[in-house]
Amino acid sequence: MSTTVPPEIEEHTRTLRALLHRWGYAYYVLDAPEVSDAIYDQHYRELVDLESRYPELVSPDSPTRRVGERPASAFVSVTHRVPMFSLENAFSQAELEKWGERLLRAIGPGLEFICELKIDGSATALSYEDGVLVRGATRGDGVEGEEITQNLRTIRAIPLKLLGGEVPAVLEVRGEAFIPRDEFERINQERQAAGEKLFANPRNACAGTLRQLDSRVVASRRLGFFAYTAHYGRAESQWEALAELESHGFRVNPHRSLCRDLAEVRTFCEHWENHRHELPYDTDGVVVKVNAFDHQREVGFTSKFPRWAIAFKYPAEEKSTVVEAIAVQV
Ligand SMILES: CC(C)(CNC(=O)c1ccc(Oc2ccccc2)cc1)c1ccc2c(N)nc(N)nc2n1
Repeated sequence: MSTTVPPEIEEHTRTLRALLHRWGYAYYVLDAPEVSDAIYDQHYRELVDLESRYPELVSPDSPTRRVGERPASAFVSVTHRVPMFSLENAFSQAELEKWGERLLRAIGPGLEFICELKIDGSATALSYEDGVLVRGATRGDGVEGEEITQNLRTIRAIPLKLLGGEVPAVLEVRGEAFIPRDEFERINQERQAAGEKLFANPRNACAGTLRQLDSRVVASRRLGFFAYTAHYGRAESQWEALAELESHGFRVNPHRSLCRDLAEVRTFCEHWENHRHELPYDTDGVVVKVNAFDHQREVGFTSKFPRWAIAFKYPAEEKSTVVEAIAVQV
């Protein structure tokens, strides 16, 4: 029996949804809560109650639809609308300079670089149609990935609906899902108490969590997400594309820099090689890209990598294990 929804209830539900979207964005994307958790929860419960009384009010982008009802049986393979390329690696400043000089010869004096942190998590693809999240997937082999939409919907920093006036009909977003170090420690304590195998590091914990078939397990863990690529947006440079992603409600890593030359790139890399442990999440390097999209198109791709981007990897750290420490004491 279809209950017609009284107009004032429909209006109130729309208001509640808009408020919860805004409060969720302020809390999970801007790290700047606008209301107390108690106020948020009270309005959330009111929306859940209204949606249960009037099921025709529920929409896929409702904040109450972040956790899937039932576990998936297995993951489906999906083909990315835009392939996800890997990055060439530079293991020293000398290698980075060689890459940069080659680009300088190819493009000339107008060349600008952008430096972004390389977050140590799981590369992720998000597809939006008319501003609504319709699919999320792992990177897989770059051409095909596993469809993990239900799991990604539980990550509060991933918008279920794009903010901003003008949304493109299709927006393909790439970014890194990750687990902050303190949340990694908490999960491992939980697993230790349950007699389960521990995760070796936050990256493994993130990949393992995203492969969970039951999205309630994913929802119980505090995963983050930083967007770093937008396809079919209006931007003409990577710097603008990151600002466009922020305008649509994505969290974009704030530690990024526009660099006029390789000296500024080197300064950025050296700074974060020394200060990365002050961040609450693991990073394993810096991604340096040619900023202007027409310059990127000018140099193009090899079969595996874009020629206009490179990952400067930090030297592996001397992780002193307990055995080494005991050996030293003896
Ligand atoms: C540069 C790119 C490889 C993304 N870009 C792409 O995947 C990509 C893919 C098709 C493109 O254009 C095509 C479109 C259609 C067909 C072929 C190419 C352009 C960029 C990349 C990879 C990993 C990154 C990472 N871990 N952290 C940050 N901060 N940035 C990163 N950036």
